[in-house]
Amino acid sequence: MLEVHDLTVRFGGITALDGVGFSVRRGEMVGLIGPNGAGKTTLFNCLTRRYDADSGTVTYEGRSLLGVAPHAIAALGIARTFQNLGLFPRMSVRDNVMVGAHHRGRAGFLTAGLRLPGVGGEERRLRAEADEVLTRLSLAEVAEHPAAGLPFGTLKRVELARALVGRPRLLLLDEPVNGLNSAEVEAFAGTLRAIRDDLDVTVVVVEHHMGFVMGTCDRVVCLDFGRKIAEGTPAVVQRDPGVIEAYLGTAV
Ligand SMILES: Nc1ncnc2c1ncn2[C@@H]1O[C@H](COP(=O)(O)OP(=O)(O)OP(=O)(O)O)[C@@H](O)[C@H]1O
Repeated sequence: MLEVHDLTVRFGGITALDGVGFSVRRGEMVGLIGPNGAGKTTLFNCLTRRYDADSGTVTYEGRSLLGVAPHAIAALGIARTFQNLGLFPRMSVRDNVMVGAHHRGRAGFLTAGLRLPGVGGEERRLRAEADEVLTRLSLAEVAEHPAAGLPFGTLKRVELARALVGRPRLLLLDEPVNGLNSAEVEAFAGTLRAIRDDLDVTVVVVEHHMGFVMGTCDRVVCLDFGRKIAEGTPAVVQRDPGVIEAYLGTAV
């Protein structure tokens, strides 16, 4: 589904990604780990076309991704969540989630704003889809609530709901369990596995929580200073001497 080959991204004198390559098969859940500054978020920003690559290729479902315009990424079935939540605080949970489906609506900004014919039906359809996702993520009760003021764990699920309502085939999650307590982490892991199986979504997840990564992912890729230093099953990666030295400190 996704093939990253020899990807390099530089910011002035910093090489954030240095010839990184790996591939992701359809239906897999792949963890991306590494110390702070290793290049994980930069990689996501390349995949979603926020950043341009200096060299290398990214192939998604057989097509080159690096020439695609950033606004066209969602329509290709790629969705992401953000490390520091990208929600609108005063909007309701449902409206925040509906934002994630905007690329699937036919009504443009002006048509929707002027409430021209056809907009009502489309909005009802997207709303029904948003409600389905909210129910799946146990968020139905807070659908009308503004995002502001909700517990952090709830907001993390809203962020996931917003990514899912676009019906992605590839889901990029940036530190989805950061800041959650251990019960919430476990619940999130279960939800994610169910989503992957039921909705046929391929997942790449950046996360520092090793219990979550090792218990949830099929395969793990470890970056350090922009380079891939290890790749394999969780069992192999967590025993890798380079990974232990660069990141884990001691074997987990
Ligand atoms: N827009 C940018 N401008 C300049 N440097 C950047 C930019 N984005 C990232 N970098 C640099 O690139 C390197 C990789 O950063 P990145 O955020 O990708 O790391 P990360 O692995 O996601 O770290 P963390 O785990 O802390 O989120 C860092 O040295 C960072 O300072």
